[in-house]
Amino acid sequence: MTAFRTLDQADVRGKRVLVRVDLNVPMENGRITDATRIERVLPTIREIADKGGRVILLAHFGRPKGRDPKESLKPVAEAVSQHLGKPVAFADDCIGEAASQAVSAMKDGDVLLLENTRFHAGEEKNDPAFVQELAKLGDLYVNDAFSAAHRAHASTEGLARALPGYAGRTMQAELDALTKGLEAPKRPVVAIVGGAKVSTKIDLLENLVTKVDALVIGGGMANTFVHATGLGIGKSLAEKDLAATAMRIIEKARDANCAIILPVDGVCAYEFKAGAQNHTYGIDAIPEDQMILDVGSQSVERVNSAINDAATLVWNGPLGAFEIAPFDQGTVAAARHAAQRTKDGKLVSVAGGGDTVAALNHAGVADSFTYVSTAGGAFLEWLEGKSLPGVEALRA
Ligand SMILES: Nc1ncnc2c1ncn2[C@@H]1O[C@H](COP(=O)(O)OP(=O)(O)O)[C@@H](O)[C@H]1O
Ligand SMILES: O=C(OP(=O)(O)O)[C@H](O)COP(=O)(O)O
Repeated sequence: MTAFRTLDQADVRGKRVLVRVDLNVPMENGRITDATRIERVLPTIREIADKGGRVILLAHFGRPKGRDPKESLKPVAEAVSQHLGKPVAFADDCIGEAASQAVSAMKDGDVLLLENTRFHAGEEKNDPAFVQELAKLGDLYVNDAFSAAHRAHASTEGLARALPGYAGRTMQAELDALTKGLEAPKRPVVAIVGGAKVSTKIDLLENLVTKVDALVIGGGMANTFVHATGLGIGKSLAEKDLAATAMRIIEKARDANCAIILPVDGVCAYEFKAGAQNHTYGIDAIPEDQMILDVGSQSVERVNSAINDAATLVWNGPLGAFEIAPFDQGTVAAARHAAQRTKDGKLVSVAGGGDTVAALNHAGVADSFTYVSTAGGAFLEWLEGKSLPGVEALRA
């Protein structure tokens, strides 16, 4: 169990419960293209409503500068209602008359969504006066928005200090999975870190090498490491100015007894294009006029063998340019292998990050992982060893 207050400790019957959720869902032309975040908060909403609480949902949407109808949560209220299978009322503002009238009209078991908290500057400033305006609307506070917990905002942090605060079921599941993955994991622990750039993940790599038994580096960022070890990488994406940083991470890993697993071969092409003519070369024989777009089959074997040795796997970032076939093959093969080990009961597998989740969905295995986080930034900050303000405020 986590050291956080959860819904198990909250007496919600007849209470006005302010529930912070993450409804920052991807939208195209007014249509929600992925409802995962909505689905993930349903258990908390249902539990509070079924226990006779009045569910007042607080959420942000996008990054508006003041009130902007394009970033209204109104269409999201309709989607939440559809997924929930019961009406969800909507108030045009999250504080003031509109909000307090809508709350007053609620009965036990009702659900209400308040307009985008970021329409007020006080939200991102965590302004105490704005926190008080929100707090007036509720008796209890539940945070179910792990993916926004890296923000010290009024609705993610301030409210937990103004009202009795509890972790919702999704927050609880995220914290349990991440604790199992990194804080109290079954060893050996293997981390896979891929994606495009070392620069965005330096803190992550530096923290992981002190925590895990083996670190697989793949994707574009592996090129920087390969370059740092003195090998040619042709026209591959790399941050050559970070060669010294890469070497420091390799040394830190050595001091911490963490094995670093780098690609031994790469699938190369002349251009970054779906279906580009390609060939696999050994990592010490990458042609000068080509770029590495995926790990080769021998590298995949090594990754899979590291997965076989692991009791716990933490994964962030694809091993190649998975969006363009056939450069998705390395990521897909390793993802399927990890999923199978998980299904066989041999592996606890935790993954997160926007592109990582897309890659696991592409491989058809997201459901087979032990836990897939809905968080991008918050997941990374947790793995970097940083404390998340929204989580800290809930500690029992
Ligand atoms: N060898 C490569 N060359 C160029 N881009 C790559 C390579 N390998 C991976 N990428 C790119 O990295 C991106 C994902 O990285 P990142 O945003 O760090 O992942 P996440 O969102 O899961 O943290 C993808 O767009 C993918 O195409
Ligand atoms: O979508 C979010 O971030 P994520 O894409 O990093 O997971 C969260 O809702 C946080 O949003 P923000 O990065 O605008 O504070």
